[in-house]
Amino acid sequence: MTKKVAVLTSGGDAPGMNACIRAIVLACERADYAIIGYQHGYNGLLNQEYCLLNNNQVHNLIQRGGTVLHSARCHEFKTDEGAKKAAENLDELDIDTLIVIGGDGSFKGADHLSAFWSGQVLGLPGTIDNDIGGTDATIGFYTAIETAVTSIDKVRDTADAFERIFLVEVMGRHAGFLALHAALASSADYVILPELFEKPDVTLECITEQLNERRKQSDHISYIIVLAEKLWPGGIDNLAKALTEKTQSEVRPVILGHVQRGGSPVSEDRILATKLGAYAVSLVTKNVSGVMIGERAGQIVEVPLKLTWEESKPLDKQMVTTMKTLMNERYA
Ligand SMILES: Nc1ncnc2c1ncn2[C@@H]1O[C@H](COP(=O)(O)OP(=O)(O)O)[C@@H](O)[C@H]1O
Ligand SMILES: O=P(O)(O)OC[C@H]1O[C@](O)(COP(=O)(O)O)[C@@H](O)[C@@H]1O
Repeated sequence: MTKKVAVLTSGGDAPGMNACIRAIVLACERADYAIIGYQHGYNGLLNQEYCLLNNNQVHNLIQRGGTVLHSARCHEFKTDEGAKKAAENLDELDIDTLIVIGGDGSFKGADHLSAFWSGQVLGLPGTIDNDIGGTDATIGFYTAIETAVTSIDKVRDTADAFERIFLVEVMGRHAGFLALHAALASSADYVILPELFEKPDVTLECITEQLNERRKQSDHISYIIVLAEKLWPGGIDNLAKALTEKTQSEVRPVILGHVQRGGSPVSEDRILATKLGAYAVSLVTKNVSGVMIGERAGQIVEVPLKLTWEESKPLDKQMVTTMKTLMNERYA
């Protein structure tokens, strides 16, 4: 065997991480590289907790949610001592390439490790938030949209039955990709996004005006508002209370939460994960390190890790315009 590759999954798990591990393992076997998997994110790297991987272990894996390597957050790895220890452990096992599947935090960790380790470090974007610069989508994003949309469809059934206002909180950390996509695809009535949020009073006023216009057309309406997490001061319950007072209507809050992280990956995520995983392995003999492999406009790209968190990633302009026309500013 000419090379030895290690892979780990870190940070928030995302549907498609297993598909990515599978592609990496098969591509390594094809190239006659040894492949190991570190478990529990960077904790495994610090504790030499790993397993040898081969095609038997990744059989029937592509459709499974979560990550067979497990994931974690690891504070010790953020320190110089932690990164040095990880570098020593990688050298002890003669690892040539470390592939990190994770979000921007995990990439900061991978970049930090590069300062102490001379081996090849590659990142693959795995997060439901899609908040990583340099790639149009991240592994897990499409499945999370699907999960949120399916849930909002169900919320609408009961909202219609009772003619109620519902607030549905979706994940995304500090980015509104998941909220915007889920809101558009589920034909929600209003969406509150971090990228466009100004003041609670302004938003409340705007929602009330929209509701009043709708009620002029019909007394019998339901109304679905998608709220991006970590945005409303005091949280979704505060918004529900404020809306109840302002509109004299029944308002019910629903937090979709970690449900959005689970489930079998949709085809888009499986394909993205498989393409990026196999491509990463094709770089093992190349003189390239400290990059994330992403996809832009259908093309695979290699992006310096730093850009993945330094480069701002805006919401799609046309989607925002469409959302305003059909939802937030429908009666403006
Ligand atoms: N600035 C940093 N320096 C070194 N390691 C980091 C840094 N930020 C995050 N990490 C490592 O990456 C892990 C995952 O990061 P986190 O932000 O929780 O998730 P994600 O990768 O999904 O964004 C952290 O627990 C830590 O071990
Ligand atoms: O699982 P935890 O620690 O509660 O974290 C929740 C956060 O993780 C996510 O699900 C995924 O975020 P990351 O991929 O950046 O870790 C966010 O949407 C959410 O804010």
